[in-house]
Amino acid sequence: MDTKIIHEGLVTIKTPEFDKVSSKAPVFYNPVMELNRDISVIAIKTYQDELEHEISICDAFGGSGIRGVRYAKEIENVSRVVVTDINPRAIQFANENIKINELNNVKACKEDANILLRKCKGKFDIVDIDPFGTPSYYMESAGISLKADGMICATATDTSGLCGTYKDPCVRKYGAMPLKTEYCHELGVRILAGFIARTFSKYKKCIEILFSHSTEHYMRIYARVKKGAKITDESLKKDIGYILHCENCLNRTVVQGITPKTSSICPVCGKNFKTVGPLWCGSILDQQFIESMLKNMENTKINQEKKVSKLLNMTYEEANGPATFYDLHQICKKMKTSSPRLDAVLESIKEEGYFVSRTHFKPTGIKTDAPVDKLKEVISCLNETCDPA
Ligand SMILES: C[S@@+](CC[C@H](N)C(=O)[O-])C[C@H]1O[C@@H](n2cnc3c(N)ncnc32)[C@H](O)[C@@H]1O
Ligand SMILES: [Zn+2]
Repeated sequence: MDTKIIHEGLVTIKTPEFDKVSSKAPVFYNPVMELNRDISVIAIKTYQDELEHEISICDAFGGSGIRGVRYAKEIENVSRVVVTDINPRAIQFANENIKINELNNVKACKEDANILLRKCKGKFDIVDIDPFGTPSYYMESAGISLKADGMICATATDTSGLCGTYKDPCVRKYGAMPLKTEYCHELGVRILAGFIARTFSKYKKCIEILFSHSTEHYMRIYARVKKGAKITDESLKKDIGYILHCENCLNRTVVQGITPKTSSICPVCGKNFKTVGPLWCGSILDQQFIESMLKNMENTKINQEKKVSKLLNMTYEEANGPATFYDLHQICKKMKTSSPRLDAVLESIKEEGYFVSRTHFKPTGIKTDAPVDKLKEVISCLNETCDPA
């Protein structure tokens, strides 16, 4: 088998040579996910700093072992990393990569992730779930294997379901109704987060989301795990809910709770709301954590530095914004008007005293707590002033 050598972060990795990145590759390695791995290293470093004790990590879908090997090499105070993969050839490569990087705190084993995680009840500070497609099949085992005050890191690449292109798979895998809207990627992150929270809650565990993003073909969530029946009950009441969306006027509203009492009629235009959820309606970004990640970037050698920095800075800006966002082009299309400059719209909304920011989810997105009619008014005013006609 032909092999190639890759340099990511501080490690050197051997993988089989193949033409097309696919789940059928003899051992999976996707160069596009380097950004994901760079962010993971920084997020886990930041979390370890907070914990102030040695950490154990499970890289449950190891592939070539690149994640586990990077975590062991690039993060301080890692007592041990367990790399698992169901593919025996992946474990051969992972073992070779552990040797190449001269690590003695990493073990690789061929095992089904669900079995390994369940065998290791309450053992890990960090569990990384990075499967093909949905992480939903593994979330319960991840919840069992995490310590209180641990951190779950999960990737989902089944974005067509989470974003509502195909509704049925989302209902099946996450028990939630998605919606194809301008902010469907944010809805996807919230559906995934809501699913994690509801799954963990069986074990009296709740989550606080530290960082999340939707990039390329995947979504990724980093969440602190807390233990206790009372805080879990409180979190379910406060952080789980629904988003009601009006496709006619673009008004939307968040309702908290599993069975909220609410009207299905949009109060702005009188049409029926579409209901999305149950989903996570709490915060999906922690500004303080992102600030610490930015600081940690300064002493981390990563190849994707520019992209990571751009993402962290943008998420820092939007972190304290409300759920959902508007899309400038879509709202202008509804208004049958031309689109003013995004900067000008942001400035005008800010002058009116509302929260406003751009969002990493969409280049033309506007995150604001201004009601939809206010946004339309701002756009009309700008067009009147800008249009000589
Ligand atoms: C997306 S790849 C992982 C990529 C890797 N984390 C990286 O960053 O390069 C998914 C991996 O999960 C493995 N896998 C699939 N089902 C599994 C299961 N039930 N338990 C453990 N590993 C599994 C596959 O063999 C594949 O290597
Ligand atoms: Zn409406």
